[in-house]
Amino acid sequence: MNLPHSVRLVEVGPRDGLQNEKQPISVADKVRLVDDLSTAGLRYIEVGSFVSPKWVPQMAGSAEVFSDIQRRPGITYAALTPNLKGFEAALEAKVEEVAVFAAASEAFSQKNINCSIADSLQRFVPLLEAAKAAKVRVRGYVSCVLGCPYDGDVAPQQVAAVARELHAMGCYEVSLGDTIGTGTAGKTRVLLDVVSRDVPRERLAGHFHDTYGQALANIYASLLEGISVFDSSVAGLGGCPYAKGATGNVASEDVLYLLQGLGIDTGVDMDGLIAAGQRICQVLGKANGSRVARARLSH
Ligand SMILES: CC(C)(COP(=O)([O-])OP(=O)([O-])OC[C@H]1O[C@@H](n2cnc3c(N)ncnc32)[C@H](O)[C@@H]1OP(=O)([O-])[O-])[C@@H](O)C(=O)NCCC(=O)NCCSC(=O)C[C@@](C)(O)CC(=O)[O-]
Repeated sequence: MNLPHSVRLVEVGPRDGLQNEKQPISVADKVRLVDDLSTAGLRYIEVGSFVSPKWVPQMAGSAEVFSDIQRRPGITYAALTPNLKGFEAALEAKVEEVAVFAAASEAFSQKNINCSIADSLQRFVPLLEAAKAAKVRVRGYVSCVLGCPYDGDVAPQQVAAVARELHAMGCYEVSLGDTIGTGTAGKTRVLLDVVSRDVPRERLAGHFHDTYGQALANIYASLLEGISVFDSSVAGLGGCPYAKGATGNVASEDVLYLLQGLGIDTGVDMDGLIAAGQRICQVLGKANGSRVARARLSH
């Protein structure tokens, strides 16, 4: 399998990263992060989510963030929406693209969105219809594709079934989330082999958390399997509120370094990305989770 010439990086730091922070983060700091990421050349930024503030308080100001960011042409600013209510709020905030999120394990679905997998998929149908009418593209997520914090092992066939449903109902792309980062390169290849029988590889994306330090290996395995879209989080921000102990997504800087080393184009500027990550880490008062950023900043 040839490696792709270019990869689309989906920057999820402002959403997947910041949703898990305990301390309050001001709208201004969130806006600054998104604007810094735009400046660094990211072409797809997940800015926030329109979910219940009781469930994820950190995302409560997403509408304000959307109204204050400097939107640049050619960049997609997206939001997570769990139901029609969230979608309508996103439309109101002039969000251009949304994502729905399901899980491959029943227990995680209950903990994360308070319903079964089947009910969640049913809930997405009217959302996708409304999105189609409003000409808003919808991305789909499947969580726990390589393991669940509650149910343990998850069969690739279970993942394929949920991914197939999301794709069939109109999600233009399905991002496969290793929510707890337990996946390995071997398991990733098996997963992609199975899921791609139902959803074409060019419609799949990889979303790897780095809890076990396997995310870059899993991305490389995915590249070999023909995947060319990867989600990542600047400075490795985040975790998952419903997956105890899960660390953040793989750091965007580390993914960029991997891709640059393979001669794969992303359009992203490393210095700008490192600056964006370091600034938000200073705001949060936490260490930078990117090894590449730490190494570069040390000299
Ligand atoms: C889905 C619900 C709403 C169900 O929550 P529920 O309690 O079952 O919902 P409900 O319909 O019974 O409503 C309860 C209350 O929430 C309100 N509500 C209802 N919907 C909304 C909305 N859209 N926005 C704002 N408020 C909303 C609704 O109006 C009501 O308010 P009240 O009458 O109590 O004042 C809830 O479980 C929820 O918001 N969950 C979000 C969980 C979440 O955001 N998780 C993190 C993102 S997923 C993730 O990180 C994984 C991913 C994508 O990164 C991939 C990976 O790594 O695996």
